[in-house]
Amino acid sequence: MSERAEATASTEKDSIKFHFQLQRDEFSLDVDGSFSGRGVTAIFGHSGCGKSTLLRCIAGLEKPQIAFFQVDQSVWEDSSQSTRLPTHQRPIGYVFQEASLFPHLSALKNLQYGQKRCGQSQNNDQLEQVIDLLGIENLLHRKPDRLSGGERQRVSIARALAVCPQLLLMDEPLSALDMKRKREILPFLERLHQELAIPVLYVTHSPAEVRRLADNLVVMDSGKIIASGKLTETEQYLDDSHLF
Ligand SMILES: Nc1ncnc2c1ncn2[C@@H]1O[C@H](COP(=O)(O)OP(=O)(O)OP(=O)(O)O)[C@@H](O)[C@H]1O
Repeated sequence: MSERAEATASTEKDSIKFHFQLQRDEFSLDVDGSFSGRGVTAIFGHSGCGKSTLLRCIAGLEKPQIAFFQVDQSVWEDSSQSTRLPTHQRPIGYVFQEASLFPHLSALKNLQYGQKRCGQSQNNDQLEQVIDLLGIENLLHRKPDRLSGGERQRVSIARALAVCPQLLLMDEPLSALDMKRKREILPFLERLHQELAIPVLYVTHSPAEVRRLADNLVVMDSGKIIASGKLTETEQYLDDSHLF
């Protein structure tokens, strides 16, 4: 068994459990299942199938009619018990398509803003590790408007990690970048994958990104999950993606 597969198998008991039902005018989300507690799980499906809505439910940014979300033994939301951790108390890092940095703060100050939510004593060591991992040492004193799109996104990922998240949510983090910038940033995402133990939910349209980064795959269609499992067992959905 490969190192990655072993890691996935050994933490299956820690998997992340979810159940959401959300009704909008012309769309309903109805998902029930679990994610691996380790590695990268790609959430894949055509435009409008509900990938971002699922991440927003997990982050507590939506109010589904039915909601259950549990990480390890910790229940973040259970509508049957009226339990609901507000977004700002959920230990998540969230990376969006477009870098969402404070324009008036330097990259370092943006990271320190995230770090304040971390609240652990080894804070600075962890921040240094994140800075090193994303290769942004020489960008720290620049403000966002003096960074390239790829550099800004690397700082955004670092800020998401600076909060010491238990779960990293990435919503098409490369889709606003051109091919050159994508190529520049992918190796850093691979490093994150290899060196961090934080589970990542990674929304994408790109079969190439899934193949390069993911251990597990969740395939969505019309607000439902139509396949889920290890990438090695579900990869055929990437090739058939033009069919649904
Ligand atoms: N705030 C909103 N109010 C009403 N409908 C919405 C809202 N946000 C999204 N929707 C609708 O909900 C559905 C799911 O949207 P969602 O953004 O989750 O899809 P997606 O799979 O992430 O799409 P994409 O890949 O294009 O980003 C779509 O039909 C969309 O039009």
